[in-house]
Amino acid sequence: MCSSTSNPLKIVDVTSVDEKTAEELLEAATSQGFLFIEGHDFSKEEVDMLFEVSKEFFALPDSYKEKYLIDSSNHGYTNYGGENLDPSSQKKGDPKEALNFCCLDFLSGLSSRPIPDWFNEDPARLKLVQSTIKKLYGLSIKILNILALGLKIEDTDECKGIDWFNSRYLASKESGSTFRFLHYPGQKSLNPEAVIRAGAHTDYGSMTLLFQQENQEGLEIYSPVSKKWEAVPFVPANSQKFPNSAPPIVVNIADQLSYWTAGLLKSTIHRVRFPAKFQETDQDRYSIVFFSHPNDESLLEPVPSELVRARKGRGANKESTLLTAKQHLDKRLAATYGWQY
Ligand SMILES: O=C(O)CCC(=O)C(=O)O
Ligand SMILES: [Fe+2]
Repeated sequence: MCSSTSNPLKIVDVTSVDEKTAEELLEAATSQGFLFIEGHDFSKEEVDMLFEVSKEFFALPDSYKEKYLIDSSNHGYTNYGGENLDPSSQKKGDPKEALNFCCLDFLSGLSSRPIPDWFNEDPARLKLVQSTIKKLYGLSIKILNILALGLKIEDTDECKGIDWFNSRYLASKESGSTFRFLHYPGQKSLNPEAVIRAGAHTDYGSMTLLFQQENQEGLEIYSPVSKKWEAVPFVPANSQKFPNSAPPIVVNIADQLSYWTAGLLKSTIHRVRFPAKFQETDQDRYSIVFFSHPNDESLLEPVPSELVRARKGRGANKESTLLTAKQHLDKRLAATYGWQY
């Protein structure tokens, strides 16, 4: 068992898009598949305010939140137990609630689907969500560009290697990208099922960015390196190097980057547990997550890179024909929510 002070993950400074950053990022992405990034442009104040918005939203009556229940585009509110991330080993849904913003336009930071009126009632609240969505999109593209550099993606007739990911991430085109507030209510008495707050799974997009708060830990990865469950700690900001910065953001590689790289980049299995130390304090966990997806029609084909050609497998993609990003997402969502497509 990991103590709360040990950190099995690298912390990579992404201030500069250069060879050194690319090497560090690629090393983390091909080993644990999870890392922290610092040198992002989120301030402490901004992220504190976002968590405040999340807390206030989830404190609204269930009858209000349930007016915006999740739809087949993966947009809306999921009530307690409404999502099962590990249907093969859990009978009940996860003990958590969530609010998804999908069908996102990254020029405006808005969803084309209706969002709870509560956000529209306060312009500052809405503005904060919009600017966060735009910034997370920009940050995910920056990370993809650094990975393109690390993978030495080759120029093709279609685009330059450095733009290979970029060209599949056009801001106004449809994608499965999702901005999500999550709330795991505290629990004093736990039955074995409630110990798992989010069942073991890999993420469906290309990569995920996650904010969490101190004393609300619980995220664990099934490490491809140690082949054991390892706890992801809360890491405070390095205030000397980055004054006023929010803490490092958790980044994980998800299925589509694994497909694109024939499994070189690791879409690592993870889950959220209820650490025993929080049982006494009845501690809730809030996390804020951005699932970054390419445009719907992007094919999950291998990227043109010697590092990828050198691999034999096809990553997590067991299909014999290439899937598009949307086909892959629809399949995964159908299993998670029991939807039919
Ligand atoms: O809340 C967390 O820490 C993890 C959430 C997660 O893994 C997910 O929603 O895919
Ligand atoms: Fe996840």
